[in-house]
Amino acid sequence: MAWNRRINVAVCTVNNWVLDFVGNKERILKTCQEAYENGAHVRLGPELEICGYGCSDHYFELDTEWHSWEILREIVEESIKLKDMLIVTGMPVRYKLGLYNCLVSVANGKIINICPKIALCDDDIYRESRYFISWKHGFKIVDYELDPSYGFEQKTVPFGRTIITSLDGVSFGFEICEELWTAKSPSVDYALQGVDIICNASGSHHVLGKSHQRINQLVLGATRKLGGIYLYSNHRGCDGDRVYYDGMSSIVQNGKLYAQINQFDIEETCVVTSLLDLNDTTTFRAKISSSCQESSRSEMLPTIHFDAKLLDHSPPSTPLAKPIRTRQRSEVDELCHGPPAWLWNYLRRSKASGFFLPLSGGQDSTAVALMVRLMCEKVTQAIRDNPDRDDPAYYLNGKKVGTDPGKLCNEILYTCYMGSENSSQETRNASASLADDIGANHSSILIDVAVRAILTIFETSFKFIPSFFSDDNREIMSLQNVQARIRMVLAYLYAQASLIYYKKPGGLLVLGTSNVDESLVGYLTKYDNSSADINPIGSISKHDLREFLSYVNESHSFQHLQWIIDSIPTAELRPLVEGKVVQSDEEEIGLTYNELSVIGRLRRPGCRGPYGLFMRLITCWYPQYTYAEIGEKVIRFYKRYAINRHKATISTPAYHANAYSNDDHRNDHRPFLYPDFEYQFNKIRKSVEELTADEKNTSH
Ligand SMILES: Nc1ncnc2c1ncn2[C@@H]1O[C@H](COP(=O)(O)OP(=O)(O)OC[C@H]2O[C@@H]([n+]3cccc(C(=O)O)c3)[C@H](O)[C@@H]2O)[C@@H](O)[C@H]1O
Ligand SMILES: Nc1ncnc2c1ncn2[C@@H]1O[C@H](COP(=O)(O)OP(=O)(O)OP(=O)(O)O)[C@@H](O)[C@H]1O
Ligand SMILES: NC(=O)CC[C@H](N)C(=O)O
Repeated sequence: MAWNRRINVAVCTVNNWVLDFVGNKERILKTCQEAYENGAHVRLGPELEICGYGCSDHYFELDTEWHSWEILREIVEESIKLKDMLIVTGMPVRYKLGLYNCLVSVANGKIINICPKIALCDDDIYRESRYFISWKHGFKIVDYELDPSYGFEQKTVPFGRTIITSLDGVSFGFEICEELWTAKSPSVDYALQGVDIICNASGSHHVLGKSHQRINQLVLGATRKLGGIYLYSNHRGCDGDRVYYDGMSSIVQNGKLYAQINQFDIEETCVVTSLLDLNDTTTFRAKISSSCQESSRSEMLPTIHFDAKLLDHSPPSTPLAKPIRTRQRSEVDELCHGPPAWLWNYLRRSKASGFFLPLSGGQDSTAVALMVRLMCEKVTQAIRDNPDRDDPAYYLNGKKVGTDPGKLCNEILYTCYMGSENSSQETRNASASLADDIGANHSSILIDVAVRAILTIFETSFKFIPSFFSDDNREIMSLQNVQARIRMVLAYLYAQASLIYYKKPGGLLVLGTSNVDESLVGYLTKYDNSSADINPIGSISKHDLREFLSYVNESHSFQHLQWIIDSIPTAELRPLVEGKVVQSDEEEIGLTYNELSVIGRLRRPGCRGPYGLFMRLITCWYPQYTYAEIGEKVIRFYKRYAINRHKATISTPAYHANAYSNDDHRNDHRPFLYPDFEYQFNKIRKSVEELTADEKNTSH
């Protein structure tokens, strides 16, 4: 072994966007160039970066393949200028009948290898096997004939799983995202064969707390046991969907972290490099004699040699990279960064001029307003931190953003208190005060005239006006729902036309404010303010939102926030009694929000139906509640859920932050017309009787 086996490696994060072929190419080439200028000889990008990860059913269109090949050809051409740099990129490739999710390695104007994914991801919001075939031939390679019409100089490329080795003896193996998460990761086979560097290209979205597993257990864990350099590259941004890819591309060797890209930064591209010594891997591995024995037994893998010299030849005294600590945020801190980063991404790419938010002074709309404020802080902070950098993420509709978060908030956030005769002075004040604190552009209106006008139209047909004092609950409900729906009509009017008054171009995106818990039990009016353009809190429970509010309150001195945190959630849709609010969400639902949060998690991801939920809840809530009370709560929840599931089919697209999200469109696939669950409920009732009888017997 020569003393000099140092190599400079780079991973990057690109904010790529589905089907934005030109933008994606520019971001890929920009990171290649930056890596090269920083002395790197390997540049790894994220999964399917050429077409964007989340193309979904666009993978059925041949156009997606054609354009990916066209862009790949341009990358191959550019690679001639980046002499002796291995570029690893991702795109879909069709072989025989099926489409494969592939990594493509390129160096010095040649495609070295096309590596198809073995373990597809179908969990959570992923549906990879809907579009892709998994490679079932293990470590085998075949000749892939390139379509001559794309103009590559070579005629064929090795397609399949292999080791690739440079002229100066640096060997590489590949893992594609889920292959790191699956039971039998290919990196084990590669490591046992002594492969120097594993490249993992990933499309991994943010879910609260997931980054801990990803970086600490998996990426670091992969090399803690078997040694080697592990390069991990992930997307950043919304990619055109409800999910947010949270970057964190990392460079790891022998269980230690050497470089990591920040999880929620906003820039379009980011590159980090590290100079590492491959001999450290040899020593690390040699010290684990059981692995050396295992290596001798392990399967030989095919190897392809490619024409590039990758080792570093800077002076021997050049310092190597030093290990760093992982930057791990708490879940509540992630809430302060993920949804705000997603909002900025979405706003810029939608080309809208800002947001419109009906701000009630309640906890939900306050949480949304704060997320916009945190977004403004994030963007202006990035600009302050990087005065010499010019990044497309620092611009909104062609104009560079300033460095004052309050000013930015005032330019882009329009809040409105839409009071009625049922609104309290307290929420009106809280709404105005919060808007003032965060710098939003606030107005306050009354909606009673519109409510009366609509009821008068109804009266012309049916000769009566519904009353809150009727014995018929339909009258009471219709009076509540008409208020909520008028707010929605007004929100869209204000979003569309209010910037005309301010002599500003464009329109505003309407922000939705419903949380998972109220959505699960349908405690919202269908097509009211819950029907908005996007919703940053739609996959978050009230419990988690309250933690978020308290967390923000600790770091910001907002005058009314504590009052809002302490307030009792109310829809303020029923008449006040002696000027006071008498309606309470929790009383009307019959469950507290904390109880709903527990139940929501047990429903999903816990996968408990009514009886399973009851049997699990008694292990948590008994004896605080009796068996009968727990049974009642489960039945109440599932009754409301079954009646109202149809509302989830029209819920506003929401930032996907949790596995407990009830998003009917992409995440929580369930029917929306349910039977009455009588069979399940009777089982619960029977168990309650038996358990209560047992309880009495044992206490005698
Ligand atoms: N299986 C099914 N499939 C499809 N649609 C179905 C359906 N069952 C009923 N529907 C339809 O759903 C509609 C009834 O739903 P909807 O109009 O929402 O009315 P509804 O669910 O009856 O009432 C709204 C609930 O939300 C509460 N609320 C109201 C307003 C605001 C807030 C708040 O938190 O701010 C809360 C209110 O106290 C009440 O409990 C009707 O049009 C009905 O025909
Ligand atoms: N008086 C109001 N002015 C403006 N918007 C309102 C008003 N009342 C309700 N809304 C809108 O309807 C949404 C639903 O009301 P809801 O009562 O569920 O939420 P909230 O008031 O924000 O929070 P909480 O549920 O904690 O009271 C609000 O988030 C808000 O966007
Ligand atoms: N694209 C993928 O294969 C995703 C895999 C993995 N389960 C993740 O969430 O990161």
